[in-house]
Amino acid sequence: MTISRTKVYEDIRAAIVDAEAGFGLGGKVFLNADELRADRTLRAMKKNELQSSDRDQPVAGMHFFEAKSLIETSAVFNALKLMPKGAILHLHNSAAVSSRWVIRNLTYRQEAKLCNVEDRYYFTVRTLNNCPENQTRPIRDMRKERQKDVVVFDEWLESLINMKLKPSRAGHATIDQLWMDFESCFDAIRGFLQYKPFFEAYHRQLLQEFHNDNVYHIELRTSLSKLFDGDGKEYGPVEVAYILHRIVEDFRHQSPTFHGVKLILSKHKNITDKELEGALKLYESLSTSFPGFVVGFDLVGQEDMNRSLKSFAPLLLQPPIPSGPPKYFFHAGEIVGYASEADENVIDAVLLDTKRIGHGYALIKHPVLWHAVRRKQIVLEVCPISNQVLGLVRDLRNHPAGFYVSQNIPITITSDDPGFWDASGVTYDYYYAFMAIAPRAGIGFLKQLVWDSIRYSSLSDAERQNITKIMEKQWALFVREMARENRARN
Ligand SMILES: O=c1[nH]cnc2c1ncn2[C@@H]1O[C@H](CO)[C@@H](O)[C@H]1O
Repeated sequence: MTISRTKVYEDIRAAIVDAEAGFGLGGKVFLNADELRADRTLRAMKKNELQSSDRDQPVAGMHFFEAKSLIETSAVFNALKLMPKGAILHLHNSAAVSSRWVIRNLTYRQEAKLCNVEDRYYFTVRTLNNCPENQTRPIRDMRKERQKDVVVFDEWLESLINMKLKPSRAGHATIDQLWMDFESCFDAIRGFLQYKPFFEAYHRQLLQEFHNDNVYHIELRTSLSKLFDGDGKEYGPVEVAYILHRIVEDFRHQSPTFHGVKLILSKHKNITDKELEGALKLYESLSTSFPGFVVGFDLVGQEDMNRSLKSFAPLLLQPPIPSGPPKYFFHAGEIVGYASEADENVIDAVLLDTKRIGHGYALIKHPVLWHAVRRKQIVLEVCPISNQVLGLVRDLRNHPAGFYVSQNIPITITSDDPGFWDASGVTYDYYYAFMAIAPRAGIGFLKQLVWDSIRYSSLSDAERQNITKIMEKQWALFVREMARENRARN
């Protein structure tokens, strides 16, 4: 008997497709009967959306600014919104809340002012050296003068803290130009977030937006810069951590399924050695005052414009604090180049024993390292929309996380600074992960992501048990809902 060459070809081909699906992230996850049914629903929705023929490319291949309203009508997006998403492990507090909320709420409060220095504008509530009296006006007064076009005025205000509304979005901005706009958003909002009543309202909203998006635990990067209140009283970093702690506890009281927040103290990479020393000492005192709440340390900012991790290595290896180095959660490899010392930040992050890598976009260019990352189970905090808005990749189907998923390198999906690009929560990022980064994956991939987000968090054993109980219940509800839809469709 002769076996046809075509048959052999087809059998081997099918075996390869199967092996690839099994090898990638989530490929070996056990699925129960309900999950298998939910998997069929999700795959059918996915196929339908990836193949819809009335556009020349699927929404998943479009830039978020153009895709957002289309994503919102997607069945997959609405399913992912319902899905309990476990923990968010990479989020900067001052860019986490939707810009729309900031405009509609904070700028309508009577203390809200706008300061104009040369051609830059800053939100504030008080006049300062850099915002003198004659250049600072109550926003209420400005709005009154624009009574006829308040909508346009508010949109202009929003453009100060929203990348979508910046001129740089119009065309061919370079990464440096995008970062200049991005940093200008942080500069613009800073004055609001230094004022205690605004800071508190903002962080309550932060928890609300993520809780509404079915997120149960947040690890928040924050500088814990000092605050002041209406009487001019100042609050230092330890007091600010206490204020945050109280807000979180109040929120948990009111929303018992929400598990909580941990803080990663983050300083900008433009600091001096002396300032880093101070920051590490501050970390030590915070982690002593708030064990289990302030859990790690990071350095942030555009990598190729600022100091490299290597330049800080001596201090980071042997910090001047008795308890030894903090737990590090370094940003590294959020970069497209291959030329500067900063391109090697991923090497330094691993050598400095980072627990996770913020982004790790450039890890794909370090073949020795990604083996080490997988072996040491250092998770990559992947922020798809952030990488797109900040110019690393235009079409997220080309995001290197596709490679990490195929190689079973652990990743977690997270949203970085959603408030500054017209997003909220993390579901939009999950949409791109599911549709653009892992187009062949089903519910096994999602299940792996969700449970890995807990696994790679800084939760203690007791906290893990607690959140696992909550998550198992919510996951089962989600799966049942998806399985029911499957019956409805058949
Ligand atoms: O994705 C990011 N990569 C690196 N740095 C970031 C990112 N998002 C925000 N920041 C940094 O955080 C500071 C405010 O805390 C910002 O100034 C910005 O430099």
